[in-house]
Amino acid sequence: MVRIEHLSKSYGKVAALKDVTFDAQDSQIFGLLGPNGAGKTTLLRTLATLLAPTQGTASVAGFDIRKNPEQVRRNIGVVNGGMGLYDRLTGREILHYFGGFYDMKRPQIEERIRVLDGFLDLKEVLDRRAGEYSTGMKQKIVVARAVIHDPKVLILDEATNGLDVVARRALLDFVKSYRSSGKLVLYSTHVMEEVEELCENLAVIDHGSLLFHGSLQDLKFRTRKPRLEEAFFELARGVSHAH
Ligand SMILES: Nc1ncnc2c1ncn2[C@@H]1O[C@H](COP(=O)(O)OP(=O)(O)OP(=O)(O)O)[C@@H](O)[C@H]1O
Repeated sequence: MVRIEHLSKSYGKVAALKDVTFDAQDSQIFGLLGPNGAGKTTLLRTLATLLAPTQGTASVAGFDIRKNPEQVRRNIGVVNGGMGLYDRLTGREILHYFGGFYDMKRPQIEERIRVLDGFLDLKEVLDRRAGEYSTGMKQKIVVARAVIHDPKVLILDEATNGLDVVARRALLDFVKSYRSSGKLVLYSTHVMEEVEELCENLAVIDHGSLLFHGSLQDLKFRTRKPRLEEAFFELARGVSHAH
């Protein structure tokens, strides 16, 4: 489970997050929806302990990002669209390298690779060097790397950007299977169809503020809009009228 409590983050004069509070329970894909510059990446990077909050705090699986950053990192995996693979390493070597960060022993990593192969079909990538991978192959290792330590929370930040339909579908299927194993997936995107397909609950942010937190159904009911895109614009319009 993830809990965000009165979280604010400023970069100098830019207030990227303003007093954001919501929580997300396990066994679901929770959507984080907002236009470019809304503050999604800032929120997720703060949650991943890569950025320090200006005010407020958050917790992952009961561990506070300020007090227990090490435990937070053990409980999350992040896929953020960046690939950053070492060209000369094979997929297997990359996964061993990352497993080592979490103090996993070699047999434990091999066992985990076997499990992940069942979900991600890693055969074509395990014994080839990353320098020879296609984008879809890279994506498989990036995802496997993010969950090598079987984290309770998986964060995806605009993770389908730049993928073709096949690679995109493979990623969405994996995300669904991760949810089925009882985990929480935080799914950040500006693509409304992905939220419609994957998420029951979501948080909508714009200009650093939380506009909505609840179920997709509730959002449509409250805005009286049957489509998420219309519901989103209705929310944003309500805010600009209030100002
Ligand atoms: N390192 C930084 N220094 C200064 N301002 C920043 C920095 N990173 C982000 N910002 C600003 O903070 C705000 C929120 O940005 P953020 O990247 O969190 O939004 P986002 O919702 O992830 O957007 P996108 O969908 O475009 O990635 C924007 O106004 C952005 O310009």
